[in-house]
Amino acid sequence: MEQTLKPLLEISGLRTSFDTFDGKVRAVDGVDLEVYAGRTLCVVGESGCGKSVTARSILRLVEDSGSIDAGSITWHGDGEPFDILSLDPRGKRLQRLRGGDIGMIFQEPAASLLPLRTIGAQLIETLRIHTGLDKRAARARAVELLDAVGIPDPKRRIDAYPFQLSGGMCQRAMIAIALCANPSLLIADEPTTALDVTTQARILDLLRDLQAEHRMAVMFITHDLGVVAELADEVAVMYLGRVVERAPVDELFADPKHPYTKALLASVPVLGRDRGRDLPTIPGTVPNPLHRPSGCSFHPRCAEAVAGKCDIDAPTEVDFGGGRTAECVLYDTEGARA
Ligand SMILES: Nc1ncnc2c1ncn2[C@@H]1O[C@H](COP(=O)(O)OP(=O)(O)OP(=O)(O)O)[C@@H](O)[C@H]1O
Repeated sequence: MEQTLKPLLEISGLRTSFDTFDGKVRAVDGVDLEVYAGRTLCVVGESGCGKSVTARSILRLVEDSGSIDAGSITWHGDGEPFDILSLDPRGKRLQRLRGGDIGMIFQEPAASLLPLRTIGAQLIETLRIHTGLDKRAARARAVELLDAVGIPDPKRRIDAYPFQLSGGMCQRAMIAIALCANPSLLIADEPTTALDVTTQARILDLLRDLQAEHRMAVMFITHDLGVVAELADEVAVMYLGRVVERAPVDELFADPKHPYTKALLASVPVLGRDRGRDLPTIPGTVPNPLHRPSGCSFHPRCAEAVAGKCDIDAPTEVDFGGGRTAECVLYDTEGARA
């Protein structure tokens, strides 16, 4: 990892919670992350670990029942760095950040495409807000963008409604909208999960090409370790609202430190090795954040848990150097197995 570089986005001690009938759900519980220009950070973990809430917190898009309780999210784009959390929620700067400096794509195009407006109308409106182009120029640019994301016959498709396009095409249209203001950072929350593998591979190729062209930073949220291996420069593994391991991608796969990362990697088939073999799965499920286990919250599912230690001691971050950290009580502060 380029440790000496200044990050583009720096999340520190982020806590986001939701008020529910059963109590306060601490969905994100002290997350630290950095994203660098031109690089891809993959955030990985099972369902419910807090990946999406972390992403939505960056753009202050948490639901009304949610609140960002602590931490800072520093944006180091052009100009003076500032804490996104200190921006006026209805102010111009936050508006410029959303869809301008930071583009976002979601798992479901329906989450960001309006069903009753054509793809072109949505693209042109976003272009006009963020780039100041007039209507004619924005339409010409919209056609170019649809072409760039691989939508065939863009001059005709620009007037299509989302329901007239396939899932993959809608996903591409959403990427075009997210990229139209040339964002410095693209946040992609499981953008290919709902697609077939061929379309998924095409979209990933497209993102890689666009990233190389624009030196854009990408924060890619997924539970698919195959996608991580293909796309990531750095990886953050999340469990129950916390980042439990961070590492450059090759090192994470070659030498995972946290037992949770080891278990995730063990559950992925390896071509040639695992034919006809039952793959291990991680026992149990991610606990409800309302009922957090004592000590290390992974200990009830951990193959390496030590009774009297992991169920009691809350882990703190161990720094292994070279951009590698893990939160596990089985290591001492020097990174050696305790
Ligand atoms: N609006 C909400 N109200 C109450 N709890 C919520 C809300 N949104 C998320 N949560 C809870 O916050 C936790 C983290 O959710 P989040 O969606 O970030 O997980 P995730 O890792 O992105 O999972 P997935 O891969 O399924 O999207 C979960 O326990 C979830 O139930």
